[in-house]
Amino acid sequence: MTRRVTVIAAAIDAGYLLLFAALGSLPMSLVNLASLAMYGTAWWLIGQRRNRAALLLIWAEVLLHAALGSLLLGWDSGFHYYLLLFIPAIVIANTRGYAVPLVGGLLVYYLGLRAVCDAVGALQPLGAGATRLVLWLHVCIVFGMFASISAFYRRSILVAEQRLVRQASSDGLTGLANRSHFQALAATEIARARRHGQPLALLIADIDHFKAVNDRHGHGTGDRVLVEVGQRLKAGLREIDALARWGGEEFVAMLPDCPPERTAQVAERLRATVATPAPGLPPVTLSIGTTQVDPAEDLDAALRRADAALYASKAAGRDRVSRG
Ligand SMILES: Nc1nc2c(ncn2[C@@H]2O[C@H](COP(=O)(O)OP(=O)(O)OP(=O)(O)O)[C@@H](O)[C@H]2O)c(=O)[nH]1
Repeated sequence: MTRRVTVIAAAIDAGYLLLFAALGSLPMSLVNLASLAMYGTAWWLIGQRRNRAALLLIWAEVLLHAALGSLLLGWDSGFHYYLLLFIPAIVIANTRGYAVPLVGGLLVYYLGLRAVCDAVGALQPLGAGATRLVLWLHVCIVFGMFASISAFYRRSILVAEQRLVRQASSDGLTGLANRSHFQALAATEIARARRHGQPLALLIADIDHFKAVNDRHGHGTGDRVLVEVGQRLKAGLREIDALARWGGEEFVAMLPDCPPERTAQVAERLRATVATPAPGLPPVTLSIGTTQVDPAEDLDAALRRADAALYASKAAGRDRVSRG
């Protein structure tokens, strides 16, 4: 982002350099030449990962350019408008509590510049028409810059918002839905199944002897196994199925429009896919409990039945599917 700012600012300054050369203002041409050099240096500094130094240089450029432009061509040339661009940058981006003193300092600088301009007048004035042209150009550019700054911050807020929503509804390790998000999805599916009279299946899967995986191969490998199992379960289900990490080494899935015989097939397929060893990971198996959700019951009641079926799979020797 900062690098793009240096390029855009340098392009604007190059345009002004040509304009002031055409208007015959040598001092302002030199000011723009110096600005180009500063933006070039800032661009180079960013390439060296010295972002802080680059940012300070950009600040210095804007402060100096606004001051020199106002002093040479007069306050009415509108160079001071660029100083206002600092306000959103300071207030929104400043995270260390320096916003108030920085905006205060900027205000003092702005009013001080105005006072000096009033006292000394334009040192190298252009004609009235040329000054108005410069003013209008400044106003147009500052409008454009405010619009892009606002768009940039709006985008940043949207991205942060989406990240928060994702974090609140998904499991940090596997990326699957978390328990509370699943509960919300399940409630919707149960209501839908009730309305349309469609069969709805619930499935609970638990990795067998997962404690032994952690103990033998370490927690990191255990985590990778959880991710792999999550991915395989997801790949084995349809888009419309809801899958979540229920907690620890346990996963749940809700399968809309899924009659009992199909539920058994899907569960068996999931069991088989997890039982196929993954390269570089210890082999694991899944015990699964399934049940059909009665439209008149809630998720907890169905979960209790699926859990009892899972327990039956564990008790019968694991790596199998039981129906509850
Ligand atoms: N690596 C890893 N381990 C986890 C995580 N969450 C839970 N566990 C482990 O999962 C293990 C679950 O162990 P148990 O409840 O005894 O179950 P199990 O060893 O799978 O035995 P059975 O379920 O009876 O087959 C515990 O050792 C937990 O520490 C996690 O996020 N990462």
